[in-house]
Amino acid sequence: MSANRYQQHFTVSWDQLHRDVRALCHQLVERDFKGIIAITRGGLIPAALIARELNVRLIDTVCIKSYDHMDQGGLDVMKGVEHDGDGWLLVDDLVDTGKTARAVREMLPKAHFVTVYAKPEGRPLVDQCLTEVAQDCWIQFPWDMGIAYVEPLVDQVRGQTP
Ligand SMILES: O=P(O)(O)OC[C@H]1O[C@H](OP(=O)(O)OP(=O)(O)O)[C@H](O)[C@@H]1O
Ligand code: HPA
Ligand SMILES: [Mg+2]
Repeated sequence: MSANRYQQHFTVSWDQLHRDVRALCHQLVERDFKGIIAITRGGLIPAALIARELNVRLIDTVCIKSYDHMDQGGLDVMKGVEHDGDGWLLVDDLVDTGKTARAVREMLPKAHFVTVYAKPEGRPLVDQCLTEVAQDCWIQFPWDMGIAYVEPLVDQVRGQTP
């Protein structure tokens, strides 16, 4: 599948991401987890922030790749985990089509699975998420962006005078 299916953008700043992850933690704070499993790479930063809020020190990874930027390819699982996830918190940044989530759920059927963001096709596969966005919306994460100079509006609209 290709980038054409995304008609909108939802840009998430570092600050927004931090606030969203902390809000998600409010839904998790009463539970005890043996540890956290981050789905790399997107799940790593939310997992680190959640670990800090819930005071969890034991962190493992499932290493899996599905997208090359906006283009979805086959699933490539580079590292799994040798248990069924019972008592563990499983974390990813988002669920989109649910392809990644479905594969990880099969590996870790007993884990409590959370994402910060979710699109409708993938939402049923996670136990909890914070924010739902439209299926045709590309979520632009802060680690994929940089701060750049923006030309003043008057110059953008009228062009530079010689
Ligand atoms: O629900 P899906 O359609 O499967 O898409 C969601 C997955 O895609 C992204 O990972 P990606 O494969 O791009 O790798 P990355 O986390 O290393 O960026 C994202 O971090 C999720 O893991
Ligand atoms: O909307 C998205 N944003 C970033 N990475 C992704 N991987 C699948 N969907 C997305
Ligand atoms: Mg990912």
